[in-house]
Amino acid sequence: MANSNRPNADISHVYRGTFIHSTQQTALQILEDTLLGVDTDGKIAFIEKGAELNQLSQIFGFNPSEVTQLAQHELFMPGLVDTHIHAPQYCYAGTALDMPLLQWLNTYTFPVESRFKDLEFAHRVYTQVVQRTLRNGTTTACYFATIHTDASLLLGQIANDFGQRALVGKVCMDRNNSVKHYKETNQESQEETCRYYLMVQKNTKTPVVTPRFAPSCTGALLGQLGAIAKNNNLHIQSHISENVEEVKLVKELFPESESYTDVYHKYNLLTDKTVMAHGCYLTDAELALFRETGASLSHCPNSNISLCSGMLDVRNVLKHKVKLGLGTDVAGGYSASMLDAVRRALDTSKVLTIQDPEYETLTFEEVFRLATLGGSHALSLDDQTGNFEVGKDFDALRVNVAAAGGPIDMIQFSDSEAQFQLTKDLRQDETGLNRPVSARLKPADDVAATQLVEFSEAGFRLHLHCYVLG
Ligand SMILES: O=c1[nH]c(=O)c2nc[nH]c2[nH]1
Ligand SMILES: [Zn+2]
Repeated sequence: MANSNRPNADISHVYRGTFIHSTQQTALQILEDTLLGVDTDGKIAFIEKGAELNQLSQIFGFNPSEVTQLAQHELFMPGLVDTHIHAPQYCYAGTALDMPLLQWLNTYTFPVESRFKDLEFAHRVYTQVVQRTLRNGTTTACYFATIHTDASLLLGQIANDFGQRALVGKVCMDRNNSVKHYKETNQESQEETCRYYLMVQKNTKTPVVTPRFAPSCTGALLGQLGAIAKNNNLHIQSHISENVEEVKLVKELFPESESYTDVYHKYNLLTDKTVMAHGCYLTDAELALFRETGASLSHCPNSNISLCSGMLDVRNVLKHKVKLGLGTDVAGGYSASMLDAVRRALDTSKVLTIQDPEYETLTFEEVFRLATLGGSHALSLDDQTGNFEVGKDFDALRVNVAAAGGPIDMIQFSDSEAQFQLTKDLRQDETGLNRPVSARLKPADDVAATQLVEFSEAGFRLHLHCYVLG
């Protein structure tokens, strides 16, 4: 039995069944017939083999008859972590994807975001985006709001009320000439950022310093935001190197900087609590700077393709040991589902392999890790969530892959049919086609990947469990 268990914990729930999650060493670990105990603070007190039931019940003082047994087709996985999503843009998700980034921002995004001054409108949209992302299995989300402080506070409040772990940023931008009323002065931006983070911290929540991106901020504002973040040890989020035209614009606006990354670095905006979205055009030297500073990247493949921005070479990011999570980037990305982000990340990786057959395609296990543990690292929340380690919050999705009306058909094979299938994929002794899908996730093949990424789309019964927030 692992000695990391916490025998003094008061146990409130014990679950028995299949758990799947990622660790640093293993992209996808499947733990069958496993017992997981949750303490009264919602933290994982133990995770052990089912055979240890009697011993565990004595150590932790629970009654074995009170253990919740998962059904045959159920499993637990960690809650999904969306490392980059624009809450106000949810109101036009799935539309307006006919322009590249800079024109898209000026034509659609800024006019829409300017409407969030209206708190009633903000309340409606923010309630919907939080409910939708939770239904899609996102238990942790790192949100951009708008420049409006009170509406940004409202978003945090709504997420909290629904039980979603939310990092929310009030957007800062003192440079924008396309929509005149959607801009702050330098002083407003600074003062409102301070008001915002103090209010959020008063509620023991996590504020995020959020310069929109270098082109919409003066150097002076970037410097002030860097100082606010540094002096108060705050999270930071922004965008970087998403599209070629944007990279060129940054060179023109900040001619004294060596690179786009250098702009943020110079203003103290690259720290181990920074997450930057996109990064499609970062050079190896820039990735090295990310690694050095501990800053992370959010890979937003749907948005990258939908706005024809570019394709992130995830393999190269991982090679540079830069922390990396996945983001939906609604509404540049048209889907608010992290399972969609998983699919698009795999698609992008396969396109890179089509372009260069030597390119090592990401496996679905690796992408699963990016959507869970990777995201929690990227947001510096890996001490709280991301996988089923003792001491972390029990932040989990209870998935029933055989729920009536769901998108997966459970096909039963006879022995001879199973034999045929098994011979084809050469994993006879592991595949066990007559076993539950949760057990069949073991082989690393695309059939299993499809099942894994399909299971919680609309129609599936998906319980969100115990995303205990501080
Ligand atoms: O995809 C994006 N969405 C945005 O809202 C944005 N703002 C700056 N850069 C951006 N990229
Ligand atoms: Zn974005």
